[in-house]
Amino acid sequence: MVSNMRKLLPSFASASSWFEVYATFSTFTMLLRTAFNDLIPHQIRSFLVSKLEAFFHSQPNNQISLRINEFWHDRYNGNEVFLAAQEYLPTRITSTKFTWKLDENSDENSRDSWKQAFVLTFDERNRERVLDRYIPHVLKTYEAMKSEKRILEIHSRRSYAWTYWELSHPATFDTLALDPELKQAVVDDLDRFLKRKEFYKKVGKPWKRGYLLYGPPGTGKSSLIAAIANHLKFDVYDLDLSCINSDSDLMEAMRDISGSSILVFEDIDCNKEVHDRSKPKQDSDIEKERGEGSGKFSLSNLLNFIDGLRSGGGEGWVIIFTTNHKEKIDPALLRPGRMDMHIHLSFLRGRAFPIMASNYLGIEGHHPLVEEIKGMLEKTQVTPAVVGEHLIRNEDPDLALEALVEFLKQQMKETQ
Ligand SMILES: Nc1ncnc2c1ncn2[C@@H]1O[C@H](COP(=O)(O)OP(=O)(O)OP(=O)(O)O)[C@@H](O)[C@H]1O
Repeated sequence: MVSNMRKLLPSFASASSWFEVYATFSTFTMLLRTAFNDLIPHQIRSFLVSKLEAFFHSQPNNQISLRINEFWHDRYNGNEVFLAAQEYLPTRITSTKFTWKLDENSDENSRDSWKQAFVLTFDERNRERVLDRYIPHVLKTYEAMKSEKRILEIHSRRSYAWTYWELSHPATFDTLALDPELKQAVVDDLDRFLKRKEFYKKVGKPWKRGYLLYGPPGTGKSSLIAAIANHLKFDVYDLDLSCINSDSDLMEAMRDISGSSILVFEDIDCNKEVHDRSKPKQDSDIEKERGEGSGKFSLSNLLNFIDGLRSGGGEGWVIIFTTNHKEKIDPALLRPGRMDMHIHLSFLRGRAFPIMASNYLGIEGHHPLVEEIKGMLEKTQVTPAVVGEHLIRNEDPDLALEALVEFLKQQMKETQ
């Protein structure tokens, strides 16, 4: 990496900032993350600082400026330092040592109108201090604020880049209509995972846990993922494997994911690379699995990735596969260590209905219609999503429940 930097630096003699130069290297996210974790070896940090001196703006009175763009090379690659500064600044009274300014592009017609940056100005004598301590401190404060304020993010990769926004899904384990014992088992497993961070370290295992969520559509797989994220306070990375065209695509997607995250592979059965290999297959499929001459990622590479996830800096990983067809998936993907807990989400059963009655209609405690519906749900196959749709149609709790009773009667007739 350092030798690459040596080669590239001279060609950026007029680049406006350290961060802009930094962004031109494909490894910048790794570097940034490492910087954030205070793990950059001191020699490399000093090297970067000394080599990049030329890229600061010179100002009168020995002041220099550091420009922190909102995005890296395109609008799909957000800069975490910018986000950190944005959250951090309102909490600080203007310092006499450092001046922050938001530099917005006011020309709406310009091609670059989406570009904005924070410009940090400080005495040039503080240059090393800013890079070595101040920026990492801003990032750390931001991380602490995120977990305190529970600003969770959901990142989604539908093409060649991750996009992200705030995870505002309200689902929690209190609002999920699940069988109470299953719910308790999941919560206990998550809490054990959270508590055992040191244990994983001691036995030399990466701090990670895998969950397979399977069941028909509308049974709460996405809601459960949101509840897990809200419980653990982990960000979510949702990777659509149909957009992954090669092993290197897969590696690139993975490289940009930070720890303390939930990595979601939705509808995993939609990818034939992960189908059960016990079925006879063609030579070309075998080649695919080896990742040779294939346009798609290989199962072996996905397995290697999952097995090789390391928890740097004590950060944990939760990997979630969702599927409507568990039977289609290669058992190699599902074994403990990869998918530690298989969670079956199914049709709404009576015991879970009071949670929906409470969420949607505010009904707590005994209600004769709730009791009647509980009994009916034991004899029908209706998803929580369908029940939710019925409950939301009527503001009056009694009318809503009566309408649901009618609907369930109809369902029971049809299935007899
Ligand atoms: N177990 C549940 N408890 C509470 N609400 C639920 C549950 N399952 C589904 N819902 C409601 O139904 C809607 C759809 O659920 P969700 O998207 O979580 O299902 P899913 O299994 O992920 O569906 P799909 O496979 O189609 O993506 C949600 O808005 C949620 O409010």
